[in-house]
Amino acid sequence: ATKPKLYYFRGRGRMESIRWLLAAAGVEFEEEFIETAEQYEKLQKDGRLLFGQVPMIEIDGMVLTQTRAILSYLAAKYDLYGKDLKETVRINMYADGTLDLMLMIALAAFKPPAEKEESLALVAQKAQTRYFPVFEKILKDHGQDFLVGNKFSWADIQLLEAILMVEELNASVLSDFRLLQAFKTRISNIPTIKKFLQPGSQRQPPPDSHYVEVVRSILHF
Ligand SMILES: CCCCC[C@H]1O[C@@H](O)C[C@@H]1SC[C@H](NC(=O)CC[C@H](N)C(=O)O)C(=O)NCC(=O)O
Repeated sequence: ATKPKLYYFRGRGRMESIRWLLAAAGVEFEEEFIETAEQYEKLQKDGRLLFGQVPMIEIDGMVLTQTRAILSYLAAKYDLYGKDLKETVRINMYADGTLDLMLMIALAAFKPPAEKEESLALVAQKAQTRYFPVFEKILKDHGQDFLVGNKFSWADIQLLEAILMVEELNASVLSDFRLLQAFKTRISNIPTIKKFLQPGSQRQPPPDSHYVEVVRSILHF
């Protein structure tokens, strides 16, 4: 079978969570990195970007856009989306929360230097005061190895991704969260994720000035 193919810039942005989900599910995927306006305009002209936007993924004979729609499709396809609707809605709640947090970080890369530092500090603080306490309590109340049911799901994958991203901003961010520290170790040791965390995987590095310049020049913003 043909591998899923991802179309996005060479960076994290909105596509990184899709890379994580595919990798955690053990699914090999290909990428076309959009480096020029011509590439982007050709995708648009060919009518492959529904609202003229990326991320876009080709999978199962479909051309999909809209990050959350793609993530939901992949979670369901790879049985990472709960055993019933009540579990699925919790996974959606947790995934939406971690996506909100990660998009704040991703967007901060596009702010002017002074503002960028301040907004990243704010995000790290929000992670510590709003998001991580919620997940620490969920792990405590739920008393299981995973956030939902007692099965590995999309919610676990995305929480680990968010933890690592916030730790890049502030290495001691988990110091008050004992259960999250254990969660991070447990989920990082899942073989498919352990492999994705090794150097040389398809994981993208934090945004740098080159990435910001490429995205700005292509999207004219
Ligand atoms: C998350 C931030 C990462 C850095 C850059 C991205 O942030 C976005 O603001 C721009 C890019 S992502 C690229 C951007 N994509 C989206 O905004 C997709 C939003 C959609 N709801 C989704 O979730 O997939 C884009 O194609 N814009 C062209 C344009 O709308 O005409």
